[in-house]
Amino acid sequence: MKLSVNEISKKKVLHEISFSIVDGDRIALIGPNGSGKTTILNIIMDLMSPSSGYVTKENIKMSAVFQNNILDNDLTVYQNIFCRIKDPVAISYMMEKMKLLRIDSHLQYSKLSGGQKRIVNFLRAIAANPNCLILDELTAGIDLETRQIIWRNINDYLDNHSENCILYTTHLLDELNNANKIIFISSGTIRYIGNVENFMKSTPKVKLTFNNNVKYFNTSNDAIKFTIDHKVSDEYFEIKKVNYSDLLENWERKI
Ligand SMILES: Nc1ncnc2c1ncn2[C@@H]1O[C@H](COP(=O)(O)OP(=O)(O)OP(=O)(O)O)[C@@H](O)[C@H]1O
Repeated sequence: MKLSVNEISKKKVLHEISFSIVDGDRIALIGPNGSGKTTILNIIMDLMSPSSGYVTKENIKMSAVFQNNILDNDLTVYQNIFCRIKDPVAISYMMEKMKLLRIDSHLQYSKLSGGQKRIVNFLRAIAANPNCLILDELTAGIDLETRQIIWRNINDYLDNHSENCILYTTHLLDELNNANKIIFISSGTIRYIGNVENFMKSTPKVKLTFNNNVKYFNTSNDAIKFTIDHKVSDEYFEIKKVNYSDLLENWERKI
């Protein structure tokens, strides 16, 4: 299975984006709001055409979960999911999953909570038995416990077959740990593509804010030393662990 994105551009949004996805890939596509992540996913899923460049697909069966809800509010969970599956073994597997996830399959989809809807959207995507899952901020606004349940299920899906792969967007730093590759885009251009270890290695861990200045360091000790060396220790300053926005801000500064 292989998907290749070849120098795709979209006027004012994307500039010659190229990358490929192969068996077993777990790719986190990250970047600030409006950087073009959803546009890339839309082009991959043929929901949008690029203004130039092209996407090639070999032996790939994709399913996507986008931020907007495409399921039918008037149908039950069962009806929404099982319109896609006919195989009785797959149906009982899905029923078992829903029981484990404490989702009442007879409930009308509109009556589910936001988190439950995300779980059902995800289950519906895997019900089609894809070998590549495209997930656009699947866990946005979801509580920690539900996120962990969703990720357990994504990992089950990946472990189920060595070919299975995911391409996902997220704004959560801890979700980068689920990736084996990171693609970082900003203003529609790829700024980093490579393994997670290298990305994290060149990512500072600590942010020092003082007098409207910001500096990043690898350790709190380095930050404290800086405040002493530069005599900012008497002034107001704050040292905290970097979060996802800090990480993006730091990468943007390097560019
Ligand atoms: N239907 C549309 N018509 C015109 N411009 C659009 C449309 N959808 C998105 N854009 C623009 O394309 C750019 C990229 O949007 P996109 O949704 O791909 O970003 P994103 O990285 O997914 O952002 P987020 O993290 O906020 O979801 C933005 O500047 C946005 O305003």
